[in-house]
Amino acid sequence: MKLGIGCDHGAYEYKTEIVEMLQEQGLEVIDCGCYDRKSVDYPDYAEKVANLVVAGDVDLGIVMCGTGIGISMAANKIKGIRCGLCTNTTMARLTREHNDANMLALGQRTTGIEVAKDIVNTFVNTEFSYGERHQKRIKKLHDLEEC
Ligand SMILES: O=C(CO)[C@H](O)[C@H](O)COP(=O)(O)O
Repeated sequence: MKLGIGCDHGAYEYKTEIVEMLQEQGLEVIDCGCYDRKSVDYPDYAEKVANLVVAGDVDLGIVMCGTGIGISMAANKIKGIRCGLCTNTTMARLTREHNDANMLALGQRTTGIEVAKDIVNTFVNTEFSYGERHQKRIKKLHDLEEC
């Protein structure tokens, strides 16, 4: 499994810890930055990770900011992206099972580090539940991109 990961300055510490955790598990990670606490703009990092996902260069993307809200909004502007903002492991499981989310968003200022790590592990290790009702709804999500 290959992952793309990115954050703004509001989640630099979590990205560092989560990249380390994923690499320790033997997963390949493309780190799109940011690389320090200097103030940056979250849409830039959402775009970098989303582009990797859309191009098929990674299997899944993970993005983080202070709340996870802005960076998830930005990621979901990119055609083909389904980014789920998660604050617990149930959301992480269900956004893969039901929404076939291809990106996860987290907030460093709103979610504890141990919960954040559990969310990442759940997201990465859960498959989409192929089923007619979910597939039909995901197709409708895609159709909305043309509106
Ligand atoms: O959470 C965020 C977006 O949803 C950002 O990380 C947050 O807005 C950054 O704030 P500041 O520039 O005051 O550090």
